[in-house]
Amino acid sequence: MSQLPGIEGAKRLAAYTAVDKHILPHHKIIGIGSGSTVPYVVERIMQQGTELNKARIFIPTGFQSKELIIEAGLNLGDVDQHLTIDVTIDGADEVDAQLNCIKGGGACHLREKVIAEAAKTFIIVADYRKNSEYLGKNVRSLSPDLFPTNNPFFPPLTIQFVHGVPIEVVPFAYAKVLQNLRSVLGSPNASLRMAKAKAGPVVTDNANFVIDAPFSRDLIKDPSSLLTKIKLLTGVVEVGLFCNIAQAAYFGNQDGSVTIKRVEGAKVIEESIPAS
Ligand SMILES: O=C(CO)[C@H](O)[C@H](O)COP(=O)(O)O
Repeated sequence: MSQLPGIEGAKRLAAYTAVDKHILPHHKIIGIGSGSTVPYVVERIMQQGTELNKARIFIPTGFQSKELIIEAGLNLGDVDQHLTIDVTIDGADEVDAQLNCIKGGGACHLREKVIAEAAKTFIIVADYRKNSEYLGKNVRSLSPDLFPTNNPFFPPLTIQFVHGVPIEVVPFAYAKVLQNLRSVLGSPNASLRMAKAKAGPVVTDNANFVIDAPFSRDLIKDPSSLLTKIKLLTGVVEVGLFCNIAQAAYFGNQDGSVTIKRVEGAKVIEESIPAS
């Protein structure tokens, strides 16, 4: 395999390793997730050859993965035709030591969760930045170059922020859900996700809005219970907390090795494939 530098190399490594281990010749119905790591999943599946792939049906988690499947010339299906999926592979924004995940960075988490739950095996692929001890630990850094200042008393800062839990809400109820997240569930900085190249909010593939709600370590330390509390807010469609769904996560590392966290019995074990 030719070298692909940096983060892209790490994503591809995770995706290729996961496909090689989990997309087997007898798998016929395959779920394809969303995000920037998933194209490498499709790339590796294509490398398994036309003969195997013509007998398969691929189920997308949103517009992006639908386009990926069509462009690759693979057979497109949907979960209402295929209630059971052999394997789904998807990306994640953060994965903890128990394989709980934050997803929804691409606002696709409703469909992603349906396709993940429909799968007999659900596998996460990500670069090393997503591998976390607990959810909400990973902060994203905004480079000082983005905030230049000429004032010598206030040198440019690296601004760090926690992205939070993505929550898909029906547009009609967004303000009420925001109020409840801030004042009842303890996320004072919960905010409506705004679009980058459009005035107004991000609109999901299901015509809903997305709220990003950061929670303190204390509030997110039991992600399943937080998930239940958020889901009970009227107007919430789905929460980007995926608890007890993934069987394994593959993280590509900078040094070319792959870290694997996988469920074995009642435990999650961690192992590593060294760089080749
Ligand atoms: O949940 C998702 C989209 O809703 C993505 O899978 C998640 O944001 C990871 O994306 P990437 O592979 O680009 O890091």
